[in-house]
Amino acid sequence: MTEGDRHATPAPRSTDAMTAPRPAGIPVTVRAPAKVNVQLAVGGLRPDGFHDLANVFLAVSLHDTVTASPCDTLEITCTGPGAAQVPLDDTNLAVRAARLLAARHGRAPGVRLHIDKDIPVAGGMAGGSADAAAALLACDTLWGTATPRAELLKLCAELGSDVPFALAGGVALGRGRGELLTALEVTGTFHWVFALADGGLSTPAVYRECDRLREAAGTGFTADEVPAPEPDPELLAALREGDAGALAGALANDLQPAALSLRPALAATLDAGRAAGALAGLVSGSGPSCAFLTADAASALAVAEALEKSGTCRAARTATGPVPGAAAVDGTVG
Ligand SMILES: C[C@](O)(CO)[C@H](O)COP(=O)(O)OP(=O)(O)OC[C@H]1O[C@@H](n2ccc(N)nc2=O)[C@H](O)[C@@H]1O
Ligand SMILES: Nc1ncnc2c1ncn2[C@@H]1O[C@H](COP(=O)(O)OP(=O)(O)OP(=O)(O)O)[C@@H](O)[C@H]1O
Repeated sequence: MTEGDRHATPAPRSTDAMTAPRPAGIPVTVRAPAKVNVQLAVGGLRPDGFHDLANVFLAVSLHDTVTASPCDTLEITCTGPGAAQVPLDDTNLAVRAARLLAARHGRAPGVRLHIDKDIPVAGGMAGGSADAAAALLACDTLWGTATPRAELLKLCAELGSDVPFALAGGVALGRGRGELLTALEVTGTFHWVFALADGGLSTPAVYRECDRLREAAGTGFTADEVPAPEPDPELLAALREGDAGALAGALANDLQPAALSLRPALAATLDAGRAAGALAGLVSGSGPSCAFLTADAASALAVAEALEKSGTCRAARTATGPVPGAAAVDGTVG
């Protein structure tokens, strides 16, 4: 099949439903999930400025949606809580995704993108990455460019370390800088509460603080000599068996000391969630959102209510996971 043929008659991707070709020019809405890192093992600082990771991602039911509509130029708008913190210029990850996909197909990036934002901005829950994955999928469908799934995942990795997982969803181990994914076996659904903080934390600043703390602790390792990070077999077994108690015991985030160092008030948030009956709590990724694993839906509601009353966070949200990755709301793309 030639490249021209592929564009004329999009080949179904491996995860696609077998649906009729989509009429061109109709707006496409894709939603993509937030993530929590149930294990984030951070290795040494690499020469390219990234850290090697063993990053166990779990997608949760907080979503952003991105709608791509026909337009001659590239336009972006954003609504929802936190929209004021989202840049509406070429640095927006959804805009970068549209430009990258257009360049890959040698076409103009004409699209009107609208983000309906529900994932906290700079909260350690990969909201910008969700928008990038959603925009890629929405533009690919709107433009009829029929990019194979493996190529979409490569484009995601160019956009950011967390972006491939926003496309993949579920539960996955991210190696390398987090972009090299292997899907993990998981049973059932886990119940989470997220304590949202006022203001964000900068991801590079948190990684820098992690290096600084390690060097200051005199571990005998400089930032570029840390042992290779590995997934915890007990955590993988807990996911496989759907055992929330065992997962609670294995939750781990090497960035947590750095996030706490930059935002000491998060210690009170973690204490409040644990005191309210959560099985365990940890900083989500680079923070400052804190994630609490609970025994069931009723317990999640009780923990969320107690966290809101505690005054140690801006708001608390319940969520479940794992959930699927980026997908069209009307079911036209996988
Ligand atoms: C903290 C996590 O959210 C955990 O999933 C991710 O590691 C961050 O992923 P992300 O936000 O997609 O980050 P990127 O946009 O790829 O990188 C932003 C910056 O974070 C730092 N960074 C990121 C990923 C990584 N494995 N090592 C790093 O040191 C680098 O300073 C990098 O310049
Ligand atoms: N579409 C977008 N949504 C939110 N932030 C964006 C977007 N595009 C660019 N940004 C910029 O990226 C920064 C980080 O945003 P994001 O919400 O992805 O952080 P995060 O959830 O902490 O990321 P991660 O967990 O992947 O490290 C923001 O402060 C903002 O300046």
